Amino acid sequence: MNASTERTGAPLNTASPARTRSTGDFARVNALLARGRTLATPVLRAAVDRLAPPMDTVAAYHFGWIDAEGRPSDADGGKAVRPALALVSAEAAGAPPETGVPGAVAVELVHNFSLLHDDLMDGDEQRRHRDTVWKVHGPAQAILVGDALFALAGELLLELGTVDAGRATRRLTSATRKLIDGQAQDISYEGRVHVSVAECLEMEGNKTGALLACATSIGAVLGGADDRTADALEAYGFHLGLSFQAVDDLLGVWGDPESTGKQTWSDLRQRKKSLPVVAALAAGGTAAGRLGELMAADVKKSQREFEDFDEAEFAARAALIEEAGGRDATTAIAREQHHKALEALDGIDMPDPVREELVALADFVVVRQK
Ligand SMILES: CC(C)=CCC/C(C)=C/CC/C(C)=C/COP(=O)(O)OP(=O)(O)O
Repeated sequence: MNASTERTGAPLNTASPARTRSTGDFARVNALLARGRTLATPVLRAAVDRLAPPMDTVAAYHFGWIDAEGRPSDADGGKAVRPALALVSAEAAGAPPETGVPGAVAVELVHNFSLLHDDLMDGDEQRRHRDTVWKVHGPAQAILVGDALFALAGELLLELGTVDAGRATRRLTSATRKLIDGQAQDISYEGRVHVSVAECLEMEGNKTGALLACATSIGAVLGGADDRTADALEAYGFHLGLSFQAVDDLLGVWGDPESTGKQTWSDLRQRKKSLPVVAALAAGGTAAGRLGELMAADVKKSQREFEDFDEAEFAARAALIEEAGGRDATTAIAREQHHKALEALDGIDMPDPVREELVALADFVVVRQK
């Protein structure tokens, strides 16, 4: 994919920390994402090959290596942001990027486990421009393959058999538990009328921040970093994760399906209490009041009734969210968390080119359109 600056979801914060400045170097981002895919994919494919049929085929479909009929394909397998972060973090610890590969693959496996289950829980029919796994292969396969990817992640790390692999595995299991906590919080919020911005940020820190924090810290640990450096990179990854999720929330309401590969209004269809929604409701005023009334009625409806809404109903909610300031508030949060991520890098000594790579990846996360 191409990192694009054409239509900026959350423009970059110009007031970067002193030592770690934004550069907007998206050619570098594309090279880092491509390197992550090149180094991680063979290990990912070998891991998937360990699965018993038909799970190996189902997983290969999910990763875009085959189509629904089993023919070879090079469909979109995801941006591979987490592998790229893990490899650069290994470099930040002074090691070659290859050192981070098992961590990069383990985190990508956990990420994809969560997507498989999330699509099923949300009833989402489209991901990465294609039908979701549960839609093509059924719910049982989506659950089993998700579980299997999670198990493979632990297996890959523990097979390294080193002390650092043990440290990395602890970070991965702890992040996975937080990811599950976050998902449980997210789903419980769908049925609530009032969710505060603080609750939403806590949920998003668990659901998304923890795994990006794991990608960076696990790459650093496998690169031989001490705990102080790994923790600083973890802080960078965590804030980057919050920024990433804030942008995801913007795309979940206003994203272009051509870019996102998902349905229009994807978060509104699911009644998600995402940041734009909770920030709009918290703002007060006429638009927030009207939105609150609609959402109070929405939570009483069944998902089927809700799915029967026509597009105008979702458009009306999106307009009220925007009018109440939910879009601007979420953009501000994305920028604030991007700033905090760069601040966390200020405390780490690393070669300038590696610092620039981490900055470029952070910049990309804020302006991405998919
Ligand atoms: C336990 C459980 C079911 C948890 C679900 C947690 C969950 C779905 C969190 C959302 C994280 C997120 C922003 C995914 C998109 O990542 P991306 O844009 O990097 O996706 P890509 O790999 O397609 O590029």
